[in-house]
Amino acid sequence: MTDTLTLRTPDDWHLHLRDGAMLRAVAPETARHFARAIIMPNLVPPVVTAADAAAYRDRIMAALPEGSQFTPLMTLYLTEETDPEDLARAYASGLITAVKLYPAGATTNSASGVANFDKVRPVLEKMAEIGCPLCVHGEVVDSDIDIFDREAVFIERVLDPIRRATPGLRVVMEHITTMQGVEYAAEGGPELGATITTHHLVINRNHILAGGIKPHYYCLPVAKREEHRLALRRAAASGDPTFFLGTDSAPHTDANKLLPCGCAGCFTATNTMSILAEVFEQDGALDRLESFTSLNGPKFYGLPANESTITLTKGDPVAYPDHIDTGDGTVTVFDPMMPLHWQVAD
Ligand SMILES: NC(=O)N[C@@H](CC(=O)O)C(=O)O
Ligand SMILES: [Zn+2]
Ligand SMILES: [Zn+2]
Repeated sequence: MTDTLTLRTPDDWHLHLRDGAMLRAVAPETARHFARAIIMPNLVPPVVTAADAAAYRDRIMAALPEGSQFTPLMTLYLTEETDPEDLARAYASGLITAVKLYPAGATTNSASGVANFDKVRPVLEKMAEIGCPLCVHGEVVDSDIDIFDREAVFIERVLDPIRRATPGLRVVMEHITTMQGVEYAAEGGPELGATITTHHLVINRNHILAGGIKPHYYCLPVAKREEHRLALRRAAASGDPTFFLGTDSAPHTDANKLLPCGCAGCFTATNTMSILAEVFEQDGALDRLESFTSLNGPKFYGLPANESTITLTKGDPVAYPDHIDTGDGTVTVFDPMMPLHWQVAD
């Protein structure tokens, strides 16, 4: 007996496509199963202006396979110099869907991010006025705060004060990794959403550090204790519209991952839907997979859910590549350390 599961085509509300040869290699991996994705702007140099976003969107469209229906939803990288009027025009024209806040130094290519939050006050006020969502990498960067506490401390010291000072600002807590993140998001009302990645549903910090260091499981925010992973699993499977999929699929070449100071990021675009179906089935929540991957995100962003569908079928363990080749070098595909039985039918 084959089990089948038909869902509205999923969207990815947090995705890194990079640029150049890497973009050309990874864009088809997402476009195969996803209709839309929020495209992260942390290129070098970052996507700061409307003109940058328009040019990047063109490069993404050119990298898609012939006939692809995939739509990139563009974002701007918030800096202390961001011009509120440029942003407002880009949002009104439909060129951008959101703006991304990186605390300076928090993660990959975040050097141009925000150090002094007072400097972006006028931009945040403009965003609240026009309804443009702010996607937030929620970690403090203080060297005296333990890396495993940086998300919880950010919520208290930065996120909550920003939200209180900016009524009406719509915020997405990106890639939450803690029970504090789950709780804060769940209580935040309709103006607050949260993305959860595929890999944070699978790994805890032991997978990175026990029995030898595993660079391919290192990402930011870093995976936390098991109790936090379980809180994320419950949130993802709850059907609560606050929570939706943002894979944070973040390709780095193996050469850049396997270094004394290796890059942060897990590449999950290739096998995300198989992993999620396995995880939701384990949690007895297959009937809520569609909410997480295909309904809650569009609802938060005020976009229609996709009309098209995908069908997953269950059978013998699925074969998927352990890496993809790019013009820049190989990229390892996230290994969920368990057989996957669901695959997206062609
Ligand atoms: N998640 C990661 O570990 N890395 C992301 C950056 C980010 O999303 O913070 C990247 O761009 O590589
Ligand atoms: Zn991030
Ligand atoms: Zn990311």
